Amino acid sequence: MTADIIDGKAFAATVRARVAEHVSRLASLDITPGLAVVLVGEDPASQVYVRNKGKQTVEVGMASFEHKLDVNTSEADLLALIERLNADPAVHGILCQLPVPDHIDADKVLAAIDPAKDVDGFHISNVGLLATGQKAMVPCTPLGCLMMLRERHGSLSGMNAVVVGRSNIVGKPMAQLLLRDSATVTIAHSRTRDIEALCRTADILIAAVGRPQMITGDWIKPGATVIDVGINRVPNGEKTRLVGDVDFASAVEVAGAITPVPGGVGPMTIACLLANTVTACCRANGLPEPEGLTI
Ligand SMILES: NC(=O)C1=CN([C@@H]2O[C@H](COP(=O)(O)OP(=O)(O)OC[C@H]3O[C@@H](n4cnc5c(N)ncnc54)[C@H](OP(=O)(O)O)[C@@H]3O)[C@@H](O)[C@H]2O)C=CC1
Ligand SMILES: Nc1nc(=O)c2c([nH]1)NC[C@@H]1CN(c3ccc(C(=O)N[C@@H](CCC(=O)O)C(=O)O)cc3)C=[N+]21
Repeated sequence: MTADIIDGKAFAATVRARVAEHVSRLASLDITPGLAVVLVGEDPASQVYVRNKGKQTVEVGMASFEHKLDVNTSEADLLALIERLNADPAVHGILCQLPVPDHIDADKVLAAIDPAKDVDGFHISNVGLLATGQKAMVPCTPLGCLMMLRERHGSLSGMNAVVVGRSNIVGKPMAQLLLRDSATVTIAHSRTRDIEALCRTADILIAAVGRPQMITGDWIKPGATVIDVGINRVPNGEKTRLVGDVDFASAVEVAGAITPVPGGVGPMTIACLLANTVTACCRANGLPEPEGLTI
């Protein structure tokens, strides 16, 4: 039996349609949600994401502000830009694309973003709010993963979830969200012993490692739901292609459901970024929380 393919691209289109509905409702109040994306340097992969974000932001009727800074931009200049964006009433969401060049302290940059405009959910106050079960800005990638899991399973209560990867931007917040939905959560990383056997205990397996096709079918419990967060560009003849952290061909034979790469978590991440921007805009204007966009 082969796994059901979870179509993140199609799901993301439904999230964007909900976002567009809220945006048009806000337009009748003369409010336009605005998203500012800051990119320092010229990492080609980041440029693709930033372009996609800008395009989709405009498509749902929001304002997009792109700030592309030279790779040699000083930390002080970047912090000054963030201060300006914090103070700008047309900007409801701010995202600084990571990684930033080595001479800039990423933690300092994230701490400078107004938590109310922190649509990435990376500011320590949002991290703390999420960890204590309070209303927060929720990181886009884990939020997108959770939406797909809820759609598939309804309740996650009591399920065994294994998250492979413990980064601040994916692994840790993913674990928080699963715990909040009453899954039994284990976080695995590069020091985990017998990681394959651990993965085989998972009803829900999240791969957020950054190692192309590391997780093969024999790591997966038959019928499990596999969410592949990895985005890895690998050589493919003369060109390159995108693969996940899961070896799709062997995994699809064992899993019950699986997200593909591309077309899985990636599009959901951008849709959730737009959703978070609408949420931030409603909060900034003292309006009720938009329905169906947040958790
Ligand atoms: N689809 C999307 O929207 C997004 C995709 N990504 C992709 O997700 C992947 C992970 O990203 P990110 O979390 O930022 O990556 P990081 O490099 O920050 O973290 C990787 C994690 O994987 C762990 N790890 C590395 N090697 C192994 C191994 N052999 N066995 C077990 N664990 C291992 C590391 O462990 P340790 O801590 O011990 O070093 C670390 O916790 C990347 O491919 C990235 O491109 C990221 C963000 C968004
Ligand atoms: N502050 C910050 N926030 C982020 O959310 C953030 C970041 N920095 N740095 C980089 C990672 C990576 N990331 C992706 C977003 C969309 C796709 C995406 O749309 N992927 C498409 C394919 C895109 C392609 O073809 O290259 C897909 O999987 O189908 C991928 C990866 C967000 N990140």
